Amino acid sequence: MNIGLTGGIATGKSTVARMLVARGAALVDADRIAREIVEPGQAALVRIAERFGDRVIQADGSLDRRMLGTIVFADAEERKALEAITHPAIRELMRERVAALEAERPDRLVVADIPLLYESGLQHVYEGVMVAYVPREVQRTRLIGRDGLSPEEADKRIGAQMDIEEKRRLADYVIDNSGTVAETEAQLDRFWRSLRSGPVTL
Ligand SMILES: CC(C)(COP(=O)(O)OP(=O)(O)OC[C@H]1O[C@@H](n2cnc3c(N)ncnc32)[C@H](O)[C@@H]1O)[C@@H](O)C(=O)NCCC(=O)NCCS
Ligand SMILES: Nc1ncnc2c1ncn2[C@@H]1O[C@H](COP(=O)(O)OP(=O)(O)OP(=O)(O)O)[C@@H](O)[C@H]1O
Repeated sequence: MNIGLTGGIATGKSTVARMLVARGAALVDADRIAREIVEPGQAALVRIAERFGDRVIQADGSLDRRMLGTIVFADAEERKALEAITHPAIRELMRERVAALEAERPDRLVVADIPLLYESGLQHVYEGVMVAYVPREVQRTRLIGRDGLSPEEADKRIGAQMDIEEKRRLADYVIDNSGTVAETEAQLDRFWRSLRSGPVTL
């Protein structure tokens, strides 16, 4: 049994994922896999250095994420080039890990946290899609508060993704994370109960 979990940048995917794990789900996190595949020694890092130059590599050989982020969130062409290098490897590792966790414990829910699930057309790979939703203004405020970005940088990152309202419309299950953490927990309780009381009703 699996679901894809998505949303926009800083709408609360990790927060919701943590709550699902606390209730017994297993998690596969695309952002974490995206970091693994660009560690020093990995093929993707070599290709990134070839495409974007030494300015994105730090003195210790690791990726300068802030610099690469500034480049790719300012220019859709550059972003596409980075995605062409990283996405095939991310997708393959996600697929393998979700399948392994499902095989290990078929009764357990496996959650695939994928920020770009809809943008990448992956909605049909999973049995259902949950969207962590907050309105755009809350998203912007939380993103600036968490990452210390300027309002302009925050808008560029938000603008690089499908509109959160559109994701909410497409979702099988919406978690509104604009209230308190306790209010989000209560929604997760309802979801978890519906899951346990019968077939997945996403
Ligand atoms: C550009 C990079 C180096 C910036 O690193 P940084 O540490 O600042 O951000 P981090 O990786 O933690 O991502 C934060 C959020 O940015 C958003 N984001 C990341 N990549 C993209 C993208 N290509 N398009 C739109 N939004 C993106 C996601 O919402 C993600 O949760 C990094 O995000 C990256 O390598 N992106 C390409 C891989 C990718 O597409 N990852 C997204 C999930 S598969
Ligand atoms: N209900 C809430 N009330 C107040 N703050 C919240 C709430 N949920 C999450 N936050 C805060 O908002 C920020 C974004 O949340 P979170 O990191 O879970 O989002 P995300 O969607 O996983 O982000 P990303 O796309 O960057 O991975 C964090 O600083 C988090 O602590």
